[in-house]
Amino acid sequence: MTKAAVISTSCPSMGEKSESQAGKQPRVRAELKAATANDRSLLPHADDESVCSDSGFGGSPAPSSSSSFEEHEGPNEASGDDSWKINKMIPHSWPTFSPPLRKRSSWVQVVGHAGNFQAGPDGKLLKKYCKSEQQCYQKLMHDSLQPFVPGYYGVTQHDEQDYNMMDDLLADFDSPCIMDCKMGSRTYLEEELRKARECPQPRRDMYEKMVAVDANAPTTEEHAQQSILKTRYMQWRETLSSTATLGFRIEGVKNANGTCNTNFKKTKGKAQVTEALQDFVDKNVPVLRCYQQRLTELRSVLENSNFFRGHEVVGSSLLFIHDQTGKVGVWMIDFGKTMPMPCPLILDHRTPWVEGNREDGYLWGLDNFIDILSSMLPALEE
Ligand SMILES: O=P(O)(O)O[C@H]1[C@H](O)[C@@H](OP(=O)(O)O)[C@H](OP(=O)(O)O)[C@@H](OP(=O)(O)O)[C@H]1O
Ligand SMILES: Nc1ncnc2c1ncn2[C@@H]1O[C@H](COP(=O)(O)OP(=O)(O)O)[C@@H](O)[C@H]1O
Repeated sequence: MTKAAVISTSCPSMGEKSESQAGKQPRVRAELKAATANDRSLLPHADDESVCSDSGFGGSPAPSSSSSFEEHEGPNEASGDDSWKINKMIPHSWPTFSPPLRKRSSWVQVVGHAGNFQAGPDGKLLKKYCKSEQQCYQKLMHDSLQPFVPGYYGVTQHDEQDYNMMDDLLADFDSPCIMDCKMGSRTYLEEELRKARECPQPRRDMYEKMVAVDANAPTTEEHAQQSILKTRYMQWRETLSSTATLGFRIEGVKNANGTCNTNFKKTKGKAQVTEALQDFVDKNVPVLRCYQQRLTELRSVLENSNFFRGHEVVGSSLLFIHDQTGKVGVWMIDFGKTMPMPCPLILDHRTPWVEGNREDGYLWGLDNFIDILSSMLPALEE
């Protein structure tokens, strides 16, 4: 599977192109796991290797990359050993051999659910099975969006748990900087709203997450109940951040030195978002230009994608990755809440959402994202 979305800062306008769920665990909000493709035990290491926290740069211990980001080696593709080949349709048992080692890679989970991922063979990543995500990836492998999503290799099984197997997008990068941005103006499905009305299930953990950010956010009644609906929490998160005003939000960043920041819940205004993006690219103009070009390219592909027009894309992220060698890439990830529209309904992804139209604001958000990156360039180029 080609990872066509990896480019170098000396491309495309400047030259060469290089190749390169919630069942429901707590959110990682920052977890470091070094992918050990040859480690057949595949034990998650969320607890012992956590580097990121909601307290951000200032508040949390931030181990250096050398101490925290161990590099591990993977199985040998060149050996011709094909025991890792996965049937794309049928769940497989986990192989028990230890193939020779091939490449050095490391993996970092910036945000998302703890325990959702495992290292796979040969630069692959395993994400806990989610049927709707599988269906999306299967369709995406035959869509014009294919270069903008991780390669998908079907379902595999380990310890009676099914996983979707995909490319580890970090595999070809060297100590990468990573940013996860959640796209769209709505972060919950219409279906979730309907269910919440029909059978409300207030959650204490949602209340606690809300209070941790703003003790005054819950209503008097919510304080009394010490629990809130997930949709209420999600809507509050949207208005607290830039989701409601810009159609995307920064979820988390991992910097080259190994520090992580997931303290973006209140990053809302254009100025705040711009500042965070400037920090992420470290004011590196070629990197910024590559991201801007890549998003412009993605927009044009999205506007013509059969998959995209026929799906409500909610809670999906763009993963931005660059490193010191000049490699830059952007991919769409997380299709757990991407749902097909009933035929022949389609979405334009820009029309504002009103309940029933299922619009997600994805392209509106991408327009704003591109505008912000474009507006950053002249000042940095001076
Ligand atoms: O980011 P914070 O504020 O912690 O809130 C999270 C995110 O919105 C998750 O969405 P995503 O995975 O898209 O980032 C969502 O998972 P879902 O994807 O299941 O909606 C979590 O719901 P629960 O997992 O139900 O807690 C919710 O608690
Ligand atoms: N294919 C991938 N390659 C590399 N990193 C990934 C990949 N998919 C996910 N990640 C990492 O895991 C994080 C969470 O991914 P996501 O799919 O959103 O999980 P969840 O469904 O648990 O929210 C991302 O922010 C990113 O750091």
